[in-house]
Amino acid sequence: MAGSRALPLRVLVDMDGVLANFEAGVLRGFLARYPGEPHVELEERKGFSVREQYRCLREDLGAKVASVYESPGFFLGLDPIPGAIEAMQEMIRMPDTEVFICTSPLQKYEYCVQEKYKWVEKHLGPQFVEQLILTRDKTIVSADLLFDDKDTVKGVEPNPSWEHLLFTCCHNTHLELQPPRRRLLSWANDWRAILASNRRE
Ligand SMILES: Cc1cn([C@H]2C[C@H](O)[C@@H](COP(=O)(O)O)O2)c(=O)[nH]c1=O
Ligand SMILES: [Mg+2]
Repeated sequence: MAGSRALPLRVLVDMDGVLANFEAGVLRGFLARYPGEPHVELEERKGFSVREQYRCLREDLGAKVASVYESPGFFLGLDPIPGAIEAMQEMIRMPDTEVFICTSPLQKYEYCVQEKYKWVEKHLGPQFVEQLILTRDKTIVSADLLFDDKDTVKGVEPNPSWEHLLFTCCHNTHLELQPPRRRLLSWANDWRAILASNRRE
């Protein structure tokens, strides 16, 4: 339509499992701290909670795996997910696009909160720190899209404004999504087409 203008598309990108490789960091830390203890290979991960899966393996392993991701240095030391940094740098430069990182801190937040800020500064630069949202409830954040590896993102708002794109991670690969739910398999896949499909005039 003549004179119409695209509204900015607001995109939320989750951090653990989407930008930062939480699962690989947990396994690496667990093997280093508890060599010889049973562990869960990434191919065997099922369900969002790594703590719960380790607890099912053996009761005491739940607390042991939690001690890994609750340790100082854990979140800052996470490797980026392949392609994530490049995708974020491209996305933030796209016209009519607002990009925010939306991440939930641990309940035991002592190191996690500060290290999430530091991770963003280290890998994406200080300007991206301005885009960081920390919340335990993503449903109250208003946006068009949310890329998140958690299969069910729930909170106080029953009808969040965003479409949840499930970002594929080892713990959710076995899930079959019911239409119209969509996945992004990796940052090598066509995230640009997903953004384009959600733009409104
Ligand atoms: C037990 C458990 C916890 N987490 C944590 C790690 C993060 O603090 C949040 C998820 O953060 P996101 O940026 O919203 O992805 O929960 C986890 O990811 N997996 C676990 O098993
Ligand atoms: Mg996540």
